[in-house]
Amino acid sequence: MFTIHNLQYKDIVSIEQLEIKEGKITCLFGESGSGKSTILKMLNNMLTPDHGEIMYYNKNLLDYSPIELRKEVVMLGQEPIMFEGDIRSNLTIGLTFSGKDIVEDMVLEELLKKLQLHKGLDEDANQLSGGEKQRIAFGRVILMNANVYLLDEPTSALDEDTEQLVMQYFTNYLKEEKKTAVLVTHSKDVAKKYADRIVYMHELNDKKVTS
Ligand SMILES: Nc1ncnc2c1ncn2[C@@H]1O[C@H](COP(=O)(O)OP(=O)(O)OP(=O)(O)O)[C@@H](O)[C@H]1O
Repeated sequence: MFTIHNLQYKDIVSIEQLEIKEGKITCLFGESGSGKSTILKMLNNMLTPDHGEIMYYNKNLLDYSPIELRKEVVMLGQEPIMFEGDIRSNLTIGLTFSGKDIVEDMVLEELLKKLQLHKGLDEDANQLSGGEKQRIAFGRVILMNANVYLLDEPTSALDEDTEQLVMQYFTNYLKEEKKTAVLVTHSKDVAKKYADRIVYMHELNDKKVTS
């Protein structure tokens, strides 16, 4: 699905060859500052490599319209962004921005349950705790029904039990719908449990990873 070839970004990321397979969960694992978020941003066309290329379905990523690309390759950044307003509008704002149909309250309520959030849709999103905001931002991205999910530590603020339940739900969804995900995590447990493949950053930058 994504094929990376001879990629260089500053002195941060250097990848000789890497393929990210469709329908699989690929986990980027490695120390802080090793370039994981930088790779996610390049896969979403938010950053452009200095050298080399990223192909998406055999076409250079740079040849896609960023707006169209980001409808099917969605990104969840490390910091959950909350907009003014209630939980409902914070969940559906991605759909609004991208011109997709808004979903019914019943669907949103079901999603909140799956995310272990026992909150009402009318509640103020800015009053939520850090871990709750993180799950709203995660839910917002899940609702996009995208082809590819780029997730930067989506459960870092959650306690272990909640993290497991949320990841279990999300990875089941990915498998059932045959979606693709690239997941950055600092949790060895999450990587081992949910990834189809773990890419270790030190090996990647040492150019030992080839496929
Ligand atoms: N646009 C940029 N220009 C210069 N340096 C940058 C840029 N973006 C990131 N960096 C640096 O590149 C390195 C890798 O950053 P990145 O955020 O990709 O790491 P990471 O592996 O995701 O880290 P963490 O696990 O802490 O989130 C860091 O040292 C960061 O300061």
